[in-house]
Amino acid sequence: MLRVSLHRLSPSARCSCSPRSLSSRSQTFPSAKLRSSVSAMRDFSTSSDLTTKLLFRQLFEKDSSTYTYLLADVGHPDRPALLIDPVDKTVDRDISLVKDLGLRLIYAINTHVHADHVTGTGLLKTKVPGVKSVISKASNSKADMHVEAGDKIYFGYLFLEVRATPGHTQGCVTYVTGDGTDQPNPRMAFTGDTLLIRGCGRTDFQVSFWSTFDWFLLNQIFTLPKDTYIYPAHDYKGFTVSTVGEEIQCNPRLTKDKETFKSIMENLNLPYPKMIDVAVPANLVCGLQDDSSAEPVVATSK
Ligand SMILES: N[C@@H](CCC(=O)N[C@@H](CSS)C(=O)NCC(=O)O)C(=O)O
Repeated sequence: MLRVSLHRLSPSARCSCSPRSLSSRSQTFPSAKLRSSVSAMRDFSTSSDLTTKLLFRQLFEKDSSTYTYLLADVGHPDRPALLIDPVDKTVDRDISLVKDLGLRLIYAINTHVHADHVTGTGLLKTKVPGVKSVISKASNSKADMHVEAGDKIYFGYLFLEVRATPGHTQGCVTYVTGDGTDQPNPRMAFTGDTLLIRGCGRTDFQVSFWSTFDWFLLNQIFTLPKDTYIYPAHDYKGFTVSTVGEEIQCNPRLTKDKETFKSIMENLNLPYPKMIDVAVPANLVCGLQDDSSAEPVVATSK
């Protein structure tokens, strides 16, 4: 069973910036020990003189037009790193980059159960000892750790906050870099397929388009600071990055009223992803259909 460290802030140390976000201020750092834990609605204290040192790489897999993101805390002595949405075909490239940069990969994280490619999560686990797979509890998939809205995934002194953003699939989440003086500024949102640059994920798989348009996207992503960077899981037009402010203003689907949005989504006429029949069953088990070694473990964080 995964052990989860609990560090609760006093009520006075909390901020009200968003329903699920807590500030990370005051007191002292617990230790230089790696804090590779997932915690919900709680926070670690920070020291004021800490310099944020995020190493960030955007990587591309051309067959499925998928972005994989490498994030590492190079200000931490262990140089802990994580990969968001790795693809099986590019796992060796990613491992090689992690080695070149002298990082220690601790998490392979998915934003959701992908339908167009097989995740590299399982392969990473077999090739890099100690890597833990992470996905949302709502995805009903096998993984070492299951996260929910409000959870924080720490890598060194930095963390990602989990926001539930169903719409493309029921288990879609967005990972947002932490809110605090010691965290990257501007913030960065890894939106998976929920919010694409000048678009959004199709909603004809599992759930209604309302969840994309209505509560989850508009409240969980568009309420972030306008300078928050948007990093999607795919791009089909050559874009690499956007911002919350840019998408609020220019997204051709999400700037419309609900009825227009509904009509747009119902008339996308996209063919089913070529790999869907292979990808979904594989991704429900971390990408390795014959892997019986990793027991699913739920983070007991609440
Ligand atoms: N042609 C690709 C799949 C293209 C596609 O359907 N993309 C999805 C995200 S991956 S399931 C999507 O939501 N697209 C939205 C859009 O507006 O393009 C393939 O065959 O794999």
